[in-house]
Amino acid sequence: MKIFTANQIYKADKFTIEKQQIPSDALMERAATQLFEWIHSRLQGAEVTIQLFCGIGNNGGDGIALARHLKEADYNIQVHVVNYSEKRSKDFLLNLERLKDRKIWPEFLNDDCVMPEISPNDIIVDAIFGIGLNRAPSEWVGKLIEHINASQAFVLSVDIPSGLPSDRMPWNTDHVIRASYVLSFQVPKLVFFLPETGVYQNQWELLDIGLDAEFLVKEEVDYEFMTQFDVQPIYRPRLKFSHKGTYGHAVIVGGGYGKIGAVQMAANACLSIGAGLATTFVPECGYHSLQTALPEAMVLTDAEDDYISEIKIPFKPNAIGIGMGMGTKEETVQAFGKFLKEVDLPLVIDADGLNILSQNPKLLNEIPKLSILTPHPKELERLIGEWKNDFDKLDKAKTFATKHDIVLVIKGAHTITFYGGKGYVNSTGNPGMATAGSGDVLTGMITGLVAMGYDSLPATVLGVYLHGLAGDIGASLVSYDALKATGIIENIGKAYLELFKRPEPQEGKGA
Ligand SMILES: NC(=O)C1=CN([C@@H]2O[C@H](COP(=O)(O)OP(=O)(O)OC[C@H]3O[C@@H](n4cnc5c(N)ncnc54)[C@H](OP(=O)(O)O)[C@@H]3O)[C@@H](O)[C@H]2O)[C@@H](O)CC1
Ligand SMILES: Nc1ncnc2c1ncn2[C@@H]1O[C@H](COP(=O)(O)OP(=O)(O)O)[C@@H](O)[C@H]1O
Ligand SMILES: [K+]
Repeated sequence: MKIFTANQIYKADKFTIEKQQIPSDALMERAATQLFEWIHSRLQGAEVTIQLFCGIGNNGGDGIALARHLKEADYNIQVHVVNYSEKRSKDFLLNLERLKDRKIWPEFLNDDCVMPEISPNDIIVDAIFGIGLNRAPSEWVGKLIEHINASQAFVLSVDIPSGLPSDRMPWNTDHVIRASYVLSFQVPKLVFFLPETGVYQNQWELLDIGLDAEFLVKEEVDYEFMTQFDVQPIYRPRLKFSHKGTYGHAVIVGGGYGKIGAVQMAANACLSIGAGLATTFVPECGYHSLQTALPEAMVLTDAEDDYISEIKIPFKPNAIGIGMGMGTKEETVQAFGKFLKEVDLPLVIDADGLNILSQNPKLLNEIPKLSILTPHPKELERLIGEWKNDFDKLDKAKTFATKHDIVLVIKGAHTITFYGGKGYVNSTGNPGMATAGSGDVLTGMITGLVAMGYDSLPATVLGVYLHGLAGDIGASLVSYDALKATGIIENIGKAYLELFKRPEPQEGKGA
């Protein structure tokens, strides 16, 4: 699913109005109808007070049009116009007139206004600013936003939390609505997925306002949100007359004294995702535990007992995952550098493999093209340097991936995979996955998919998606808190099954 910038949304708007030959307020009316149906299907006429805070642009217009629908269904509403500018939009004014025609008189809030009383039991509709926000809200509007945030009422934001810009950090973090729920139109906004800007909403959902399909299909974007439907086509079914050689031989290189478990989990995940064969390459000390814990895998050992000193693989594997639990001892650094020079297939590099690269930047030029790097935030910082904020981080990551012609995976709540100047935002996963070894599992899964013949980018996007989905299934069985990395591995099979399940019918018409 494409993620549009604000400018692209305006373009989509214009295109739809021209192609469908509809008046400009028709999209606002669709938006308001969808908002109303979402609310009405949940409240079923409940006697709760709904306070609508509406700006004077089209976001405000959506709120005003919604107020009309709510009133017609006999809801108890209070409408406030947040009068932050003289420049009212045409469709806002049109809907204001329609509201007045129905004898509903909004309260106009100006810079000297008394803050309206809000009960914690009220429902707030936040339609102050939408994607048109392009500068800091003035002080009194900021104070009103603080007042709404302090109310403890349920806050439903229209399109985007007011005060949150769609393409940069907020000017003042206190002057952004903390939304309980966001109903966003047609396409998700990138800010929902970044750690610094995603905190302004608890949950979001899309409402279809019928932006023209031709535009949605054709428009090129910088980011995509990878849903079930985007990931499904990547999957390649196993063939009846295939054999284990068809699904590749993966090698997992890593481990050190006390850190053999990382390799074991990666190799286990690699086999669980479907690789035909898996061999581990570990220091001698890992031999017995690996052979015991994971009988499906083969084991090669280094000459050294406790660390890796020379990586020798006596056959040509289809994929290699390297780095987990490997340490950064000088001999290991040398062995890794030599291996990078010798190897002629893309690698999946994780953990200490990444740390060695950060400490020895010259090695960056030795990374085979189309290799996949999977840093968590700290490893990423060591690789690309400090960033000023999430937007700066994305720019730096994209530049780094392009410069080295690699697939770069920024792990997090919404893992983003960069390749070829484009970012793929993952839609699965949960906080239960913030647990030791879950990154090793991901590396094993991606390595397995590469061994099976998937190209680097599809292997990564599919691997990241299934990893998050297996984590979601695991957490649904044992809770977020109790989920362990091995619990993710155990549910890889169910994740495959879930990938092809038809979604449950949604309540209401939205989403
Ligand atoms: N296709 C879709 O998805 C559809 C979207 N729709 C809805 O339209 C919304 C976007 O509406 P919008 O363009 O009118 O902008 P909105 O956010 O209401 O702001 C209003 C104006 O305020 C101004 N301004 C900016 N910052 C300011 C500040 N700090 N303090 C004071 N003023 C400030 C700025 O004007 P400026 O003064 O810069 O000329 C801006 O234009 C969108 O989020 C969705 O809800 C639907 O109606 C239908 C289809
Ligand atoms: N809050 C979260 N929500 C979703 N996924 C998460 C969250 N925290 C961590 N993860 C996922 O768990 C994995 C953690 O990787 P990493 O930090 O490398 O773990 P380790 O080093 O212990 O193996 C990543 O794939 C990341 O996306
Ligand atoms: K809003």
